[in-house]
Amino acid sequence: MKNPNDGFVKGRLRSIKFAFKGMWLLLTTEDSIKVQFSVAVLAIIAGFYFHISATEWMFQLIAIALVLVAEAMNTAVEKMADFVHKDYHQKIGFIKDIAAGSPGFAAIISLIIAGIIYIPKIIN
Ligand SMILES: Nc1ncnc2c1ncn2[C@@H]1O[C@H](COP(=O)(O)OP(=O)(O)OP(=O)(O)O)[C@@H](O)[C@H]1O
Repeated sequence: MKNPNDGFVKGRLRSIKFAFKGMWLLLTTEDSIKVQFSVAVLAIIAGFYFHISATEWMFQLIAIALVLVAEAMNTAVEKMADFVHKDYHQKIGFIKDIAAGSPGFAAIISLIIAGIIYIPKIIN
């Protein structure tokens, strides 16, 4: 929560601290993020192994960020939905399904990017 006594710099530093706390919480408590992060590490190892170009690195890193960001936002929506309404409700189901669509899109696009980068290298 924002502290009204914080100046601009102190306020920004607090926000950075919360951002790191959020990343740590995601990586240590959320199985879906742990899986996506492990896949990202494997992709980075593959990038070094296949000596991908600077452009390919940029696309790979953007794809990794896209998946992690979408998964994190989906997790936040799930937590919010569970907090607002713990019991079964059709609307909560709809909201969660919609939120789950975002990492779905990100994963499909990232798989296509991975295919474009690695399939020709594997074939050769
Ligand atoms: N309270 C609810 N009411 C109705 N449907 C729900 C409810 N909670 C979950 N669902 C349905 O179950 C699906 C999975 O929800 P859940 O919260 O378990 O997410 P998950 O993807 O399994 O979680 P995680 O990302 O942690 O693996 C939702 O997309 C929704 O269709």
